[in-house]
Amino acid sequence: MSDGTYAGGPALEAVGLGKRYRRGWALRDCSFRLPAGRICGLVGPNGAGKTTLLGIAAHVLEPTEGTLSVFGAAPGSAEAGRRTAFLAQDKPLYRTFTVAETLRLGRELNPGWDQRAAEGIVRAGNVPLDARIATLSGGQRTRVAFALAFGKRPDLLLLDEPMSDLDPVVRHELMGTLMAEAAERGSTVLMSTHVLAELESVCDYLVVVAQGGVRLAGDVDELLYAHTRVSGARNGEGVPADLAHHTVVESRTGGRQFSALIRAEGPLAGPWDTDSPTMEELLLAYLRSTGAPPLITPTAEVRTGTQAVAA
Ligand SMILES: Nc1ncnc2c1ncn2[C@@H]1O[C@H](COP(=O)(O)OP(=O)(O)OP(=O)(O)O)[C@@H](O)[C@H]1O
Repeated sequence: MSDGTYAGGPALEAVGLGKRYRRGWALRDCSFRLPAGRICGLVGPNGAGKTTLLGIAAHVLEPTEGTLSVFGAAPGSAEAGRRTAFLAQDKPLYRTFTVAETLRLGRELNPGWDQRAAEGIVRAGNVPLDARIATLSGGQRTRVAFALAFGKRPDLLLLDEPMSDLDPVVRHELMGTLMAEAAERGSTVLMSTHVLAELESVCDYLVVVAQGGVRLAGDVDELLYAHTRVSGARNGEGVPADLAHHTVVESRTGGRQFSALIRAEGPLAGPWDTDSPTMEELLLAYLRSTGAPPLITPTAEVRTGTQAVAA
C-alpha cells in the first residue's frame, strides 16, 4: 500500500492549466500545488471552473493547455487512476444494479478494495443491499456513491459538491467518515462546495477559483495570517488614503462606518480596529470581489527547477 506521497511531492500540481469549451475558456492559466495529506476546499462562484478542474484531475476531461499531475503522474496513467477516486456531482451509478452488485463491481475493478469500509457506509444509512439503485432516494444514492469512492481506499479523493443532496445529520456523519479516513490513511481530499461554513471545521487548505483563474491557494493558516479585517469611522467614499498602499480585497462603507478586508503590505497606520478574518469571511470577500489580486502562498506555489534550487 502506498503512503499517500511520492517522494514528498504534491498530490496534485497544475501548471498553466487551461480548458476551452466551444463557448470559451472555462479554466485559464491555473498553477498551484496541493501537498499530499491535506484536506482542500475548492471554492468558487457558479461556472468558475471547479467541476472542470476536478474532471481533468479525474481524467474525465482533457486539458486544452498546460498540465496537471497526480502524485507526479498524468491523470490518465494507471498509477494516477489506481490512487484516485472521483465522486462526480451527478453521482453516476448503474440504475438497474442493486447496491450489493454496485459494491461488487467496485471490488472487481479495484485491487485495493475494502469491502468492510464500503458496506459499513451503506449499512450506516440503512440502505438495503438488495435494493436497486433506481429505487433509492437522491441522498441514499449519494451514500452508495460515497461507499464506492471510499471502498477504493484512494490516496486522492476528488469530491464535486458531495453533500448537496444530503440531510444535515447525514452530511455531518459522512464528513466525519471522510475526516477519519483522511487522518488514518494520510489521504488527500479535494472537495468543491458552496457550503462555506462546512469547510471551516474540515479543511486545512483552500483553492478559490473565479472566472477560470486561481484567486487564492494555500494553507488555511497562511491565508488567514496574510489578511486583516479593518474597520473604523470615516467620512467620505472610497478607500481611505492611509490604506491605499495595502491590497484591499473588499471594502464597504455603511453610514460613517468603513470596513475592509486587506492584505497588509507593511505596518498599518491610522485609527483602525483590526482583527483576523474567519475562513468564511475570507472566502466571502474573494467570492464577492472576483477581480481582487490573486494570492498563492509559498506551499501552493508551483516552482520551476531553478526556483526550487534558489529558494
Ligand atoms: N461540456 C461543456 N461544454 C461547454 N461549456 C461547458 C461545459 N462544461 C462546463 N462548461 C462551461 O465552463 C465553465 C465552467 O464550468 P464548471 O462546471 O467547471 O463550473 P463550476 O465552478 O463547477 O460551476 P458550479 O458551481 O455551477 O457547479 C462554465 O462557463 C460552463 O458553462
